[in-house]
Amino acid sequence: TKITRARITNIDPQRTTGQLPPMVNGLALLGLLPTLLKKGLPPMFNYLYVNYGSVFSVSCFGVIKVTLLIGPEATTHFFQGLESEISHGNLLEFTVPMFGKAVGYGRDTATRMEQMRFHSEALRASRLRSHVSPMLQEVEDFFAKWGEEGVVDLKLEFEQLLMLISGRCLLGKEVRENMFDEVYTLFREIEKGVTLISFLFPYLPTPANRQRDRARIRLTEILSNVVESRKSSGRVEEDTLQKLIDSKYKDGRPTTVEEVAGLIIGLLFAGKHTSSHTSTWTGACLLSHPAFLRAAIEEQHQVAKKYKDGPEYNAFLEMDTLHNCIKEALRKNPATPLLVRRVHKRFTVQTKEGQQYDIPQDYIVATPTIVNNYIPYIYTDPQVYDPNRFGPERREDKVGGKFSYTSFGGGRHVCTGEAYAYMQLKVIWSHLLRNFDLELVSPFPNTDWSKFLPDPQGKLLVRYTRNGI
Ligand code: HEM
Repeated sequence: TKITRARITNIDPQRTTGQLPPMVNGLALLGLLPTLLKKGLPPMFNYLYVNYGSVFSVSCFGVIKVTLLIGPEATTHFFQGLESEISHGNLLEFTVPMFGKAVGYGRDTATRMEQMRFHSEALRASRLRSHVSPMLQEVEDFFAKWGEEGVVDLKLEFEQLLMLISGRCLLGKEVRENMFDEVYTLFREIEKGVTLISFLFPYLPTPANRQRDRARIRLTEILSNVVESRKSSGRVEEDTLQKLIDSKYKDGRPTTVEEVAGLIIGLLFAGKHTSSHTSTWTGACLLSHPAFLRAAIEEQHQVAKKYKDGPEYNAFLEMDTLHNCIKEALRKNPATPLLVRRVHKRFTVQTKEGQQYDIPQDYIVATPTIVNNYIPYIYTDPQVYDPNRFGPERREDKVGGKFSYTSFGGGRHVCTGEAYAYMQLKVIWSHLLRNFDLELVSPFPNTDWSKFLPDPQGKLLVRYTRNGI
């Protein structure tokens, strides 16, 4: 069965084999350029996976050299190696001018790891309960503004709604009620600074980078004022900002105002594009697969019967069908198609076929979620949208080992916002399914691979009619 086919052999990552991964040279890559430009990353990576296996290096005439690791067998060390042996290194340097020098990759490793703990504690699943009611409130208010029927661009609607939810649940009511528009605009300006150029040269004084820097300084000022005002008045709120204010380093030192501002901007950034991307793909997939749409609506009927006063925290945890519909949309369309690390200590990787390779120190390694999530010995008919693959009988995300489903990463840097992300997506989609008949009127979207963070291309036009379960 699949379990035996995808078994992971434990090897000593430090043992040397004396063999480097096969190399795809610049000429071979040039031959793939037309495919890349016309169809994006997935067919190019697939071609390389089929022809070179699950571990290979690509070199663009010695300028860029990256080793690709594909599938759960090859990515064990990538995901769970010690931070001192494999980490993002300076690959996330572009986030320093976005979030500030007080946090993340602006700090030393030990401080950064403590700050990662602040993030994961602030977003712990057990803390989600307090977010459900504000999320519901935002969602209800937002859709109350829709008419009896009409056509909307769901992509745009979700982007606005998700920012409102973040405004309320992450940043807190001071921002949400009094300065949301300014904060939203500043955040958009920081986000616009995320381009291939800023990734490669984060400090180049391009107009986009200069605007990003100005916006970050102003946003930090606004958020710092909110933090200062809470501290001086002794006011305590239920939001994530408060959790970060209350966080303490191991030596008992509290977070500074600047650190809190940087940490919360980091969370906004980590959750924004990923969540709006996933909610839009969920819409495109659900509305073009009537059987799964019916199943998701039927589940809402069942939940509505049980929770007569309206859905609450537990109700959302019981929406397995909707959960799997979202998860499958994200399997097919991962929000981060490529995850990257830098190797600080040589390690050995073993492919599923038992071939072993050395990955030397200073190598850049990457794993393409966009290939991992389609591996045919893990996912039956991987091109098909089939949320049932995650049901109790099949559990395709588990049979290949813990790194089979990589849309939220895995191991040491697994997404800390996963539970929060599912909760807000289920709150939104459950409301839509309970209150509207929806029909996709634009074609099923392609992925826009021209963007640094790929998106569903164009608008997602949906006709809605108010209905009400
Ligand atoms: C569907 C939505 C989301 C997806 C698909 C997603 C995906 C990911 C992935 C793939 C990573 C790992 C990156 C790597 O290994 O290099 C990650 C990390 C992270 N995510 Fe998410 N994310 C989502 C939503 C969120 C939300 C809503 C938040 C916060 C509110 C969040 C916060 C984070 C943080 C803080 C990290 C860094 C973890 C670390 O480095 O230790 N994410 N996310």
